[in-house]
Amino acid sequence: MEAPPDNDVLWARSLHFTHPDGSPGLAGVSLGVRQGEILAVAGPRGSGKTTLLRCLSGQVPLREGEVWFNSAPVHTLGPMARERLRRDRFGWIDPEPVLIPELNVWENAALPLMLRGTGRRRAKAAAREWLDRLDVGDLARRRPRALRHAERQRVAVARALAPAPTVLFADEPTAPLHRSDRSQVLRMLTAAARSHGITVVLATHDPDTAALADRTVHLLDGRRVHTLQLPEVPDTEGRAACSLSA
Ligand SMILES: Nc1ncnc2c1ncn2[C@@H]1O[C@H](COP(=O)(O)OP(=O)(O)OP(=O)(O)O)[C@@H](O)[C@H]1O
Repeated sequence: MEAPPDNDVLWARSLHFTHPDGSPGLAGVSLGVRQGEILAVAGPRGSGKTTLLRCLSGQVPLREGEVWFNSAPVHTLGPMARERLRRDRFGWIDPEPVLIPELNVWENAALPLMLRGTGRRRAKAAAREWLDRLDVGDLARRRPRALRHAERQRVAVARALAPAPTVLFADEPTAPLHRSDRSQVLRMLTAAARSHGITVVLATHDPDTAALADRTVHLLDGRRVHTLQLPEVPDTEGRAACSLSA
């Protein structure tokens, strides 16, 4: 088994994944993510972005391929060890806010910290700090059902950032937000990641979102594809080229 490069916090080789019903998920994806990097995983709907994030974060067992975290193999870990790794080192943001209805907002945001063993008082302070940064601090005592959809997603982002995970997996994290909120939350997320040295793997089909990342890998039909950056051409030349090919 060949070990990954030292400066990659996450490294995957030849990931293949088939869903339980036989649907193809990934067909041989390899990539490395450097410490502190914000990596966008871009591609159209159904291209395998969520599946890739789930494989990289140890949510699903791999049948073929390797995933390494900080030079230690993840693909050979059993379910309990993968769960511990996810709890202690990884954060996750879903496209839809999934909060615990019985807990209030700050308890939801503090939960991952408390599951790691942080005391209630410190966890609450950290949660409230992130809720404030995401402009939902004044809702801290409300139950999720009393919040708007976009507010619940801000709470989910605060919850993911509060424990300062080593790697944050964000699957279309701003999908439920209004367009005007989207860039503010994304900038907040990327700035927080940079200032805390959090590595981010960000699935998106939105080029504006991908533009905030340090690097983008593109998926199509469960495979990595390379996109060509065409050189900028003056508008008139572009139009001429278009009309020539028409
Ligand atoms: N639980 C599942 N069972 C069966 N097939 C699935 C399952 N989840 C995803 N798929 C299929 O796997 C392929 C990749 O899906 P995936 O959700 O990873 O893509 P995606 O790029 O994240 O798409 P989206 O942008 O819509 O979330 C698709 O063909 C999808 O229909």
